[in-house]
Amino acid sequence: MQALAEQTETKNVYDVLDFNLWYGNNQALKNISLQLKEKHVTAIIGPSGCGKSTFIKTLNLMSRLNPDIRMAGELNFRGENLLTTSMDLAELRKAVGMVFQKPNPFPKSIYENVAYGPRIHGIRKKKELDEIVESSLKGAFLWEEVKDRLNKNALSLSGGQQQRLCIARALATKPEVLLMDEPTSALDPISTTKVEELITSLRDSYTIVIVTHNMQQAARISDETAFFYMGELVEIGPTQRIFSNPEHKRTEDYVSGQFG
Ligand SMILES: Nc1ncnc2c1ncn2[C@@H]1O[C@H](COP(=O)(O)OP(=O)(O)OP(=O)(O)O)[C@@H](O)[C@H]1O
Repeated sequence: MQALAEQTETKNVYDVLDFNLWYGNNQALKNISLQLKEKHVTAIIGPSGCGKSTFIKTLNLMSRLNPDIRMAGELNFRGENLLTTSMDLAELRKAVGMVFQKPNPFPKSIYENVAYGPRIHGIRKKKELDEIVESSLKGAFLWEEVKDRLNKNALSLSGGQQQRLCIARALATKPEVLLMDEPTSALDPISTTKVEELITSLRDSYTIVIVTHNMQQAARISDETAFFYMGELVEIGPTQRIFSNPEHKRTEDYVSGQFG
């Protein structure tokens, strides 16, 4: 009953249908069909080169930056196919924030890193910007560590703090979706734990998609897991089931560490 109630109540933010992507002649994604549920954390797992990064980058059309890429199928976001829509890219990027593997703060102050996005979207009043900076840094569990040095260069922060700053920067435009491409792979274990706790705290307010090579991480923080293999989606489902009772042998071999 509970599962049924969840199915009827949960909205899909993305509905991907028969999606294909080529880099020149090399097809990197093949007939991908899946839904990404609102306010769920979905982990994308699979061996190196299976198309995880390519997939996550298509969700905010970052892939459009590469002229060799061709895409076909449907990539519906809030019911609109991003491959044919006239939706403004800036609007899409505001709604769908992204955090990368390596922390990439701008070489500006901590404050300016977070205020950057809201400024671009027209917010000018200092008081309003101050509030956004504070709430975003609090949301990223960084406020207490930086509140007395907001004017210091962001590059003076540790790697883990820089990554949480990048998450604060993404939160500042009030996105609906957060895409994270291996956000902890460059971090030490303590910083990794902090970012994982942060993701867990954000799951009630945001739809999160995370690419990870770390099986324990996927099991700890995600609600749903999608297993990709050689450009294909092998299966997607509740994380607990994917790890304990997958439908496909290949998934079982991968999650149990037998290849990858
Ligand atoms: N910019 C690019 N130009 C051409 N081919 C690319 C490009 N980026 C990725 N590919 C190819 O697309 C396929 C999928 O790569 P992708 O980086 O998406 O895989 P991945 O699962 O994220 O790998 P990893 O875990 O190693 O990061 C690979 O065959 C790769 O060589």
